[in-house]
Amino acid sequence: MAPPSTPSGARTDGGAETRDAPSDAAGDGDDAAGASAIDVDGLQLTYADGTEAVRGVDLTVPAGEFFGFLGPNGAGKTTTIKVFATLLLPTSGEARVNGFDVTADPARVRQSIGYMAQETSVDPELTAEENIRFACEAYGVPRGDRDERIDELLDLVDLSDVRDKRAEEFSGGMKKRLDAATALVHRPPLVFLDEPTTGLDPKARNRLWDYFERINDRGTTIFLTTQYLEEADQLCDRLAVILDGDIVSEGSPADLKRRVGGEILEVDLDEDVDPERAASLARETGLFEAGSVEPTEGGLAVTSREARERGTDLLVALRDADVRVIGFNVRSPTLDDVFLSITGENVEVESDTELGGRR
Ligand SMILES: Nc1ncnc2c1ncn2[C@@H]1O[C@H](COP(=O)(O)OP(=O)(O)OP(=O)(O)O)[C@@H](O)[C@H]1O
Repeated sequence: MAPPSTPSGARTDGGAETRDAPSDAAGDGDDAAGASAIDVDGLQLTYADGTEAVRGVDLTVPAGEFFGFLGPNGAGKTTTIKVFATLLLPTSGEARVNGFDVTADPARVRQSIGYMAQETSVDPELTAEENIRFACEAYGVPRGDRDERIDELLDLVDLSDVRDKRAEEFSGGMKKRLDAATALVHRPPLVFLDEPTTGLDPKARNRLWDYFERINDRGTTIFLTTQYLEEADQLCDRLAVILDGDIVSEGSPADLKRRVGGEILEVDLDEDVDPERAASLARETGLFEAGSVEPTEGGLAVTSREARERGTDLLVALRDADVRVIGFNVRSPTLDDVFLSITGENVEVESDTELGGRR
């Protein structure tokens, strides 16, 4: 029934693509100077089975930006990144990466980017050090710089102690960390990171974020997808949210949070109280006409510009209706609230492989 799942004319989509990239990531000297790091116009990608994964994305990411690309599972993030990394050909539209057209000039796009895919592409038969050395060779890192670069990257990703161990002995998180190191060996001016820290424990994750911040401070553009919204909030200058292949919201984290429309009043209810009934009562008070009142697990969430000043009135109204409140809190919106208000769902976070639990 289903035809092959790659788009017609697609390049292979195998995972070790950047290893083929020629050398001299940043220093080509012949690129479109001053161009945006990413410039996209009407990008569409329909897979051969008819799935419209990307439906007309317009996007500009200035050089030097730390950009976050968010969206629920299946929204089109990885497909978009793969077009930027020249692993998939767009069905229509244009995308320029570091000034080079992804369709007309894929080799030069590849020279100018680093790409850390969701699936790790480390070679299990090689040691940690050999994996990085291999990447140095593939990317043409000057011979004299390699030892220092390898030491720096092993230290960065906390693998110095196991540099001589084969990657097949590593945990999933250790492989991720090694993969991050190999994507950065050639110090590319633009790095695509597709969920680079999923599965890492908080310490390893923070270490990587520190490094990403450091390379961004040095001028490297970062295009990141992540499940950890508080990290997107902390790191990204600007974000776009993609939903069903369309960008539905774009702006700085503060802009997006402002668009949620006020503060959030969270009310915890006694377990005997039905949150749906309490939400109906809260709506009937008419206190938050410009906002929203939603039942949550065990309580209510009111999003409103009047959440703070009218919160007490709501608590009194609930008490008068014999609805037992056991706690409440008014807070500013987070990116989780942004995500929820845009997509109608909470972001799903996979278990940490190294911790065996959620963060
Ligand atoms: N090779 C393929 N053939 C057909 N459909 C595909 C293929 N790869 C992805 N899709 C579909 O395209 C849509 C976008 O998928 P994509 O992987 O780009 O989403 P995503 O936002 O990166 O999701 P996730 O966060 O789960 O990685 C989904 O409906 C997905 O099922």
